[in-house]
Amino acid sequence: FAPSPHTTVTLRRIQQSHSSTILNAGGFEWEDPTSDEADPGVENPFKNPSLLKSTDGDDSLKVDPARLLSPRLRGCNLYFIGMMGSGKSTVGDLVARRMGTYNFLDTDTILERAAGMSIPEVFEAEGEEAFRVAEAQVLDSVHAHVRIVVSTGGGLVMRNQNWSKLQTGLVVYLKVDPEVIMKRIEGTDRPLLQTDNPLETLQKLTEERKERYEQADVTVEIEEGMSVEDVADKCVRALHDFIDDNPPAWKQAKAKAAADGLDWTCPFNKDFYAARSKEILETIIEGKGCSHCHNKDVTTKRCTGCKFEKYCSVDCQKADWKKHKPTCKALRSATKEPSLFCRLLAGWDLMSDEALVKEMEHYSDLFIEEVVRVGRRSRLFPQENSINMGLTVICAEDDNNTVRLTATARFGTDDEMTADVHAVLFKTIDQGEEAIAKLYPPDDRMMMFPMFDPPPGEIVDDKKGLVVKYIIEFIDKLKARDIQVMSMTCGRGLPCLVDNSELRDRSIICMPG
Ligand SMILES: Nc1ncnc2c1ncn2[C@@H]1O[C@H](COP(=O)(O)OP(=O)(O)O)[C@@H](O)[C@H]1O
Ligand SMILES: O=C(O)C1=C[C@@H](OP(=O)(O)O)[C@@H](O)[C@H](O)C1
Repeated sequence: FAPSPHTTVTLRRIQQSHSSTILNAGGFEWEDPTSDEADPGVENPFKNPSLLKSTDGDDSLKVDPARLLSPRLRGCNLYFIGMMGSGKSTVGDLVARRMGTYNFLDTDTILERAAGMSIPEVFEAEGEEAFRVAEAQVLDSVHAHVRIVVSTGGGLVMRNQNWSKLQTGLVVYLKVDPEVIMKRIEGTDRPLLQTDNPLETLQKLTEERKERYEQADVTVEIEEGMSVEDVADKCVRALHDFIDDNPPAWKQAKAKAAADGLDWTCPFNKDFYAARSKEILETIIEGKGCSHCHNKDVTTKRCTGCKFEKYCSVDCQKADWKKHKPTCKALRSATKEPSLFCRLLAGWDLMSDEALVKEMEHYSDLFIEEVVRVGRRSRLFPQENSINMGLTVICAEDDNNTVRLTATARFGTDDEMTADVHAVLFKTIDQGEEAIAKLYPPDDRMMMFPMFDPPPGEIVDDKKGLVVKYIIEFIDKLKARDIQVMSMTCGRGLPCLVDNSELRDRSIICMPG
């Protein structure tokens, strides 16, 4: 889309802004999303109408508030949901064009092009189930992109695997009475309405889907007589308000720190973590008991290789060697004296679910409900068919040590499972970030590390591509959400992933776990 002539100085200022870069310990540059320069600094134009005025002194030039949505959304996708005929395609397209830097996509249109048939023809030839499968595939291919406005088919939200994918963007529900919709689409060929009483069918479907639709981030109620432009205006305004009400956690923390006269650059330190969860930290670091038989009432000796893993006997050490070998190697290559960072990673298995849950309570109730649940469920997956994926929040750091909080979940190779885990992790990021921000104002170095921990042993060749695909998809989504991704840790699967050029292209370095 060509930029509209309404682009004024406000926007030029945004385009010119340079993000500050910091050379981190890994030795490459990364953008600091919390720096003043990187912040587009665009406010809600409905609360500050002067933003809508041209700064060229020409009163006839007005800035479209939709244009100011783009910098505020920073790549985050918009998904329009609602009943057929609610206006998702018409309004979504208009909103995207007005935003200027977003593209519009319609899942039905993509499906029709891919199938070489119209939607009614697909229903006719293949049936609804086949249509739903294809629809989910379309969403799969679409949702990894950024800067898009997507109009979804009316029934798409009903599948959990689809719904969770929408959570990586903002979901806008166009709420229109069935009677109003009926007037719009009466006589069209929408397959689900080919019944004796289409209005009744529409009402019934609306009732069935209502609960899901109403979970949208933004609900836009549409009265009869509102034009497409009116609806688009209402959506834009509701989105600006939503962004106001849900600022990034770091922004809140920064403002709070400034208001309290706090030094915002104060570093995280391990006392913070230790004070909160001494017991757990001790379990991880001291790792009471034998790493193999887990017997606690024994004296142990550390593995001389990594100086981390502990065994009560040579027999236990030998029995554990096959499992421990890759970790041992990674620990040794990481540093002569394994840092807390490495120990925490390697010590992950020492944590019981109960301890994990207790720890996570500080961060996210959701974690307990969902990550642990998903984690448990995922244990049913055969080992070679799954990979652990986690997010790590650096919550304490000094020169030698890094203390981190990791939320992890295993995901299988089926799409439903992956979508579930992605959605849960994203929710966890939000809640974790929020909770941490409340406890401690983030400084420049607070960051999220996606962590991928392939199962012990080599990942079989034909799964490597898949693993890399998941990782890349996830990283792209994190970046679209403004989350700093500067490196990832790969546990035992490091050797098979570290050379992947696609990861290197994304400036991702792998750290041994
Ligand atoms: N606010 C509106 N007022 C009147 N007609 C509308 C409005 N929004 C959409 N329409 C019309 O309703 C029909 C269905 O809209 P569409 O965008 O295709 O809905 P969906 O994508 O949700 O199925 C189209 O003919 C469209 O022009
Ligand atoms: O509500 C539904 O189940 C459907 C809505 C349609 O999309 P629109 O909502 O874009 O019309 C289309 O995907 C298909 O006919 C099924």
